[in-house]
Amino acid sequence: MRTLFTYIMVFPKRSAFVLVALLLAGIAEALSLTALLPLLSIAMGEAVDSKMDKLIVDLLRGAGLDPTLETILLIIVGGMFLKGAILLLTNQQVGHTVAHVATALRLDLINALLASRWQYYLRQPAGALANSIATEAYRASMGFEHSVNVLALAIEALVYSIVALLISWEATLASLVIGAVLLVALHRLVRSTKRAGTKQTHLLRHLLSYLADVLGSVKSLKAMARDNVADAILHEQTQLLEKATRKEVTSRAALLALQEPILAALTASGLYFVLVVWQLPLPEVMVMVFLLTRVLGLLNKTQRRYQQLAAQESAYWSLRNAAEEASKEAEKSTGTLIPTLEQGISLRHIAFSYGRKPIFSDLNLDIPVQSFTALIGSSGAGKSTLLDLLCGLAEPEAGEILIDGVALHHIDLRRWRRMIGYVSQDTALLHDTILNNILVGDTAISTEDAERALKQAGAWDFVHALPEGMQTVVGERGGMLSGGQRQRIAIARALAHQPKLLLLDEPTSALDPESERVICATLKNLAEEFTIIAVSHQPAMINAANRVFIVSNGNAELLGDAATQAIPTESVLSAGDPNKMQF
Ligand SMILES: Nc1ncnc2c1ncn2[C@@H]1O[C@H](COP(=O)(O)OP(=O)(O)OP(=O)(O)O)[C@@H](O)[C@H]1O
Repeated sequence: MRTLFTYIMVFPKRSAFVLVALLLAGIAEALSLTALLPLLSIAMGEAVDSKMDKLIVDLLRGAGLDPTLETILLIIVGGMFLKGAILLLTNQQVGHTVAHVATALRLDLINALLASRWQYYLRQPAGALANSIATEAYRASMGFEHSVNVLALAIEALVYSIVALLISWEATLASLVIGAVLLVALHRLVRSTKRAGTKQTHLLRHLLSYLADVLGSVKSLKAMARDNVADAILHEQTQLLEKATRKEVTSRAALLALQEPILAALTASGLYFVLVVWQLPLPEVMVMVFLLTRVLGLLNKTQRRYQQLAAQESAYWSLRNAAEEASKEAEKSTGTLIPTLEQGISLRHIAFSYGRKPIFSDLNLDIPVQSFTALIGSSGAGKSTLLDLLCGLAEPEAGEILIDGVALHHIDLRRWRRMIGYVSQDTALLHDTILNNILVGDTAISTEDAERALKQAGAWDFVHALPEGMQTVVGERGGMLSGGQRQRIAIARALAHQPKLLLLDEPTSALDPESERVICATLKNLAEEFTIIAVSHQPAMINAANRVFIVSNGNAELLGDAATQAIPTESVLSAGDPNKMQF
């Protein structure tokens, strides 16, 4: 019930429209059926004597119509057409609303996740997210459809009950009491469906998180003939999922199977009472039996829909909880100042740790504009973390990051990030065209910007030589391009929005010496225009840079500045423990 009302609170306008339409549909149908009563009386040549007969005849006369057989037949048919038209509109609205609900839930989660703190985002399994967006959003939107139907059927049942009450309140009340007993008795099956649905939601989330991980490393597992381990675990989870699905199906089938015979028994006993015990006239009994079987039938249908809602509702809550949790972890940007990068960046007494693991204790660093800084250091020293601090993805516990002398926490973070071009350690291109890989949906970037960026990144020659140029599809994760080409497309993507600062996390680590040489030369050229900070273990990159810092023991030490002294490549190469250095 909570889910049903929550849906209505979350989507009030659409729910209200659908409910009003359904109510009209119910009334239209009820009116056309009550017209059966005088119809039968007239058809059997009996006098119009019941209250309902009189009411309908008076209403017709009031509207200037004669209660003839033809008029009544026309009213019945007209009512049915009206109901059909209203139902068409209603179903259309439900269909649109279901699609809207799924989209709204998906967007809520995606937006909340994208706006969350980076450290929180990192903890979210990609498979669970894919599951939420695909499976849970679909199931949750179906839950909305079931909710509206539960309400619609309940309203219809109510309309029929009111009409039946006007004909015989004793028989109607007796039937409603029996109906209520039936609903309560079969509620166990609804509860069991709900449990099975919750289990499915949990298992699907787990299974898809695991599956995404396995698929990500399937090549190495296959190469070592260890994919059967993944197989075994996936097998166990799919078995559990199958069990939960079977339970849900069984409870649904049981509800359907038990409702029908019980309804038949109730109808038979009702008939016996009205015909034999109360001895009501046959035409009234016929209409009443029809109405009461409809009321009980509608109650049964309501319960079946409610059972379907119970099976899906956990998906809605899972999705909503994930979005709410992500919203609570939203990134806080308190700064409002518009950033500039005319002088440089300074880090002062920065302290940072991941939980209890200290990374920086007293980090001090100066980066002038239009310089090419290389950050080196042993694996795990904190080089990538330093880049995260610079773009505000990680927040220092102490100290300050100054951009042209202004503390980063006073600066509008989004505007600052728009000044950054970032190339990550593990560039995965989208399975799309080169152009779309550069634009990535940013409407502020034009095709001309993309072309300029490709030229700046030294990628234009090879892109231009391709038969389809920028419209060439790069394949899954950019697999149809060489490593060096992929990396240059990634650099072009980072340059497309005309940043001032380029942050590169090991951009040449996966490249052959020739591709690396080309990229280093490109970066050296770019450094005349941009400020570049590159994390690298590669000697070629260190040679291309004009300043080199070694990150170790929670600090960064300047090893060489080409502007004032030669960079001692030998000492760079031997700095730190050579076993830990990855040159
Ligand atoms: N999100 C995180 N949560 C907890 N610990 C983390 C997180 N990210 C990194 N670390 C840890 O912080 C340390 C520094 O990581 P970082 O990625 O900055 O190192 P790095 O110098 O770039 O290493 P590499 O050269 O291997 O890429 C590592 O020990 C790493 O395990």
